[in-house]
Amino acid sequence: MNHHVLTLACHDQVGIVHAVTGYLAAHDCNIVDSQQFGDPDAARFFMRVHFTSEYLDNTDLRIGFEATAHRFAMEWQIHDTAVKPRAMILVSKFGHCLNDLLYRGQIGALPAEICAIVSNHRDFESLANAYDVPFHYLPVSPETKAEQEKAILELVEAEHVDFVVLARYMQVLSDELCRALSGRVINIHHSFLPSFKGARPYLQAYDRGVKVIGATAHYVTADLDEGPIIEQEIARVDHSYSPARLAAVGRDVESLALSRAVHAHAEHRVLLNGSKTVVFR
Ligand SMILES: Nc1nc2c(c(=O)[nH]1)N[C@@H](CN(C=O)c1ccc(C(=O)N[C@@H](CCC(=O)O)C(=O)O)cc1)CN2
Repeated sequence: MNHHVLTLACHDQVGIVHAVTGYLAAHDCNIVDSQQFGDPDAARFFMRVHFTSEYLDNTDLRIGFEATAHRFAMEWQIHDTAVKPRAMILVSKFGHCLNDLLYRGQIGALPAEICAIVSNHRDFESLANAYDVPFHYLPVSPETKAEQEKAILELVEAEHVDFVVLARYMQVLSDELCRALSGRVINIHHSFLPSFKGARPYLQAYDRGVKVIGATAHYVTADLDEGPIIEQEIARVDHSYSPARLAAVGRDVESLALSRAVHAHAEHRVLLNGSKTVVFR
């Protein structure tokens, strides 16, 4: 019995669910879980269906679904859940999110395969080796940025990477790279966006005297820290927290927000809705 996940988005109208479930029933597919959402402001409809198919493989299902998708002008995909998406992780000098994802991957708690680690520093080469994940040292400076980003894209192609995770990668990706990987790059920003954008958010939080700090996992766009939010996490703090202690609490919050976002993305639970997301839990 093969398990598949259908995701779709289209203009909201009568009959979408009926058409989708009718197609699945007509092809002897059994629905395991189905979630949908109609956005009244965008007049857009979003759906995720987890189903089993005894007779048809993923290719047959996709070919068969074409006509229904065309009728509603859907953006859609049917994923075979036996195929784990391949993730490439980029990191700079802070390794807590990388370490968390590697451990979750090792114990089978991450529905993705970490196929490569890229860094502009060598700090986590030994950690990558310990987890037997290929490590790629790609230093960067303002002068070599275009060349370095070309090497990143070539690695994405060569390793058949499905999505990229910026696990505290402290370089701003160019517009070109963002366009080339649109909807496929997840970043962890170490603040509760939209508060404290840019670099040094914990110092900003300390100076502001906040009582709650947070972290935000979002898709990367050319506009720094403005991408569609996937997941956020928070922790309570108080006046006694130094900037260093805020950063220490922040490491746990960042790791949790990022791992949840990666998990949801890898299970095809996150659909883009303009500058926002729909996340089916
Ligand atoms: N195109 C985008 N690229 C990146 C984003 C993004 O939202 N869009 N997020 C960052 C991560 N980040 C905050 O979450 C961040 C990283 C780096 C900087 C920054 O100012 N970097 C300096 C260099 C710093 C250094 O060399 O240590 C710079 O690039 O000039 C701000 C925010 C990841 N990329």
